[in-house]
Amino acid sequence: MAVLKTLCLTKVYGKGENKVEALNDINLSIEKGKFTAIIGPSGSGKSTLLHCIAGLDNPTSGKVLLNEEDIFKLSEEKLSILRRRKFGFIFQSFNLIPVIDVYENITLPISLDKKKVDVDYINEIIYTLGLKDKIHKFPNQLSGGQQQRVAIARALANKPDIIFADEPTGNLDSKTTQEVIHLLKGCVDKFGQTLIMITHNNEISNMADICITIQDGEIVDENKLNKGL
Ligand SMILES: Nc1ncnc2c1ncn2[C@@H]1O[C@H](COP(=O)(O)OP(=O)(O)OP(=O)(O)O)[C@@H](O)[C@H]1O
Repeated sequence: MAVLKTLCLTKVYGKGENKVEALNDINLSIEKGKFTAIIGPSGSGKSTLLHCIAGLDNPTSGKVLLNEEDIFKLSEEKLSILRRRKFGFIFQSFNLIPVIDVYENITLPISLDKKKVDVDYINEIIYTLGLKDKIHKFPNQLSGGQQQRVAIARALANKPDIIFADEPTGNLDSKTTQEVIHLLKGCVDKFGQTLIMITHNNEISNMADICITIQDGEIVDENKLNKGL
């Protein structure tokens, strides 16, 4: 079942001589509960696509449907609530807040939403990601891999339906990359979430259920790697 769809999604940056067609008529369907990898050369439009489908950037034309609802028809406020409650984000730079500890970083999306922390769920995430003995440390006391695990825990904290990840392991060595991706995949499988990840790493894209290749703003290949899809 598709959770997210794009219809004729187009994104153009700039005008005249500076015009760049970053996305050209993208029709895409993201399967619920699956891991979709987005690959393609540098400048092909991967980040632009991820930002548009996550409601972080407006397309020039076309639609993004979340459970058949056009997200760009929502008011700015409703879209921002949707992003906060239904989506989780993981970026290459971990974007942790340096002045609060690991536990506060992880639970920040919940406190920002003035919601009560589901202690059992948060503890399960912390345990699964191997952060139990790190919760009172500050981000600068952790290694890159540990910081990214905190960022993953934070992205999962609100029990989002969809996790958007833009090269989450771009700053990590290959051993830590494997570890972090296995943990992330383990979490989304455990909690039934949909994962959409941009990656340059073949080993990671091979772990995905579906691998979408973008070139010059167009989908050139959509590979269903796991049988039965
Ligand atoms: N804010 C912007 N203004 C103008 N052009 C932009 C902007 N953002 C991206 N572009 C252009 O749009 C095209 C697609 O960029 P995008 O960042 O989506 O590619 P990408 O596949 O994610 O690249 P990379 O793998 O290097 O991160 C590129 O030609 C880029 O230069």
